[in-house]
Amino acid sequence: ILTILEFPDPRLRTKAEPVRVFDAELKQFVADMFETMYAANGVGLAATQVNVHQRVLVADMSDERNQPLALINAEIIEKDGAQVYQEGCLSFPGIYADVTRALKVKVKANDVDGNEIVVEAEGPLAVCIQHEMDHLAGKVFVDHLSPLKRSLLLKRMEKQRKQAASA
Ligand SMILES: O=C(O)C[C@@H](Cc1ccccc1)[C@H](O)SCc1ccccc1
Ligand SMILES: [Zn+2]
Repeated sequence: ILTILEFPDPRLRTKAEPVRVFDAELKQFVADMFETMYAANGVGLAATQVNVHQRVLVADMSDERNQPLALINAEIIEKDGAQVYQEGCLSFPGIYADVTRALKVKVKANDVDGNEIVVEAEGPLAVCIQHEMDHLAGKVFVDHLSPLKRSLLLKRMEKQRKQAASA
């Protein structure tokens, strides 16, 4: 299980580097990412969140937790439409906010063996992929909010943290 960085950790602002070597070590890292995501009840996780600055993201939106998707060096090659989705983030425990993102995305990526794949996603999976790709670019979901909304949410997160600390 890897440690997930929590905002405002500045390392969350790091831009991830492309993966160039597709070896057993990468496979082990991807397995560790899935283990960490499942343990945290997340539906997605970006390498940036575990302080590894390589373009790796994992996701599993299925209820049975049996549809793992690992995208390496993902790039959005087409996007379409718009949707509002109430997002959470493992790096911002306890806060959720509506974010508008593309409804559909077509993504070119590598699988863990280095083969090129194209994934078309829409709805929640499209939201998740865009959310994780933001992480890999050093962006976090509150960056999409108005300054007022962002400050209200971050104040509430701080309050929850203080309460949890004193509890
Ligand atoms: O922090 C992450 O990137 C994981 C997100 C992925 C996600 C965010 C927004 C929309 C779809 C997926 C979390 O899995 S969101 C759900 C969540 C949040 C906090 C704690 C547990 C689960
Ligand atoms: Zn997140």
